[in-house]
Amino acid sequence: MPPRLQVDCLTRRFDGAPVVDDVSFQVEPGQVACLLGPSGCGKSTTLRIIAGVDMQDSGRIFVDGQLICDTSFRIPPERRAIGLMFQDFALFPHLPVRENVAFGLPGGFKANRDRVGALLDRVQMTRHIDSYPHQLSGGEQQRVALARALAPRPRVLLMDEPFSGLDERLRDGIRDETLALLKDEGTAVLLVTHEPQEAMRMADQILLMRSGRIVQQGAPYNLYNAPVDRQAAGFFSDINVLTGRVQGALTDTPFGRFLTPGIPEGAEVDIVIRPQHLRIDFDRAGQGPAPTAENGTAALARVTRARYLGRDSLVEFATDAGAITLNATVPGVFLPPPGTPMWLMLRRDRVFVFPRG
Ligand SMILES: Nc1ncnc2c1ncn2[C@@H]1O[C@H](COP(=O)(O)OP(=O)(O)OP(=O)(O)O)[C@@H](O)[C@H]1O
Repeated sequence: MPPRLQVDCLTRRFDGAPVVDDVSFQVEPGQVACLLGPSGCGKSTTLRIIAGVDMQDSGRIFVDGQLICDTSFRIPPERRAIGLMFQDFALFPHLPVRENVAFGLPGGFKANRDRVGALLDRVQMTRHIDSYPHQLSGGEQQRVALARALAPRPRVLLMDEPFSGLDERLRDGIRDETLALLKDEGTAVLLVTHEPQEAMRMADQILLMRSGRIVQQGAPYNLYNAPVDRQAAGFFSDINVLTGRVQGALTDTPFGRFLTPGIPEGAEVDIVIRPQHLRIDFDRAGQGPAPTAENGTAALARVTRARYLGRDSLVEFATDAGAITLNATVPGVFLPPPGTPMWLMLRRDRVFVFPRG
């Protein structure tokens, strides 16, 4: 079986500069792939080319193995069986909900009562079937827009920041409901977002994009736990970075030595760890915990600031030796006063080592 959506070596240049640069990926039926990256990295342009409203300079797009677009052949957007749900998903203001949902279906609502009814039921909007868009809240409009996008049973659904207009408190619920419906429908979804949390929550597969290129793709777990470089690690959470130099395949730090396999002798490296993977221990008259294989060597540091963030506390430290600053998150309330000496360790299995780029 060919993939539902296959994108091969897509490139798009504006004024000679590549904005989408040799992008390739596949999405299977029922799978949600998230194109994730900072503003301006080329996500929306990629989506627009797949939708057929922009044209690539090179590369090919297939749906279920059928070529829908290369540089000489192009199926028009309305015949691609690709649904769209964009940021400014305007519903038609002069049509009631039922006609909005039925808009893409031959025969309108009258000929498609069952499909429209089932979708409105699924998005819990049945009681609003005769309402007009201006009578609905933002979240309700979003649900109708989703039903409308799915009504013609698109083989692929493209979503560009579909939740960004919604109230923060509404978002998680609507994301989860949307995900459940998309899975039931078996549509292949390509969702554009610049929010790592959204991608982690929604995606089966994340396509991490930077400056027009996909720098890493895989399951959320893999991107979080095995980032390809320092920037990729930093995209998903705050990070702490220690710097060092390779000597004999090892790099020395106040937290012990780290293996630096494959990095040339003498090269500078970044040793990266997320704040939740620091271990903290109290000072006992200048004595710290003994080194372990799991946590390496402890280094003495002093609290510079501690803040309570709701679920956990963020404690900022500066080491005595070398004046390295580090952030640690600790579950619950933990607010030691500034100046408190504490011993810090790095969970060895959570440390990433990258050549300095
Ligand atoms: N029609 C165009 N002409 C010239 N430059 C363009 C055009 N469309 C997009 N660009 C540029 O291409 C780059 C990528 O834009 P794109 O909208 O794809 O990024 P994005 O990752 O979706 O960003 P955002 O999250 O801010 O929407 C930007 O620098 C943008 O200014």
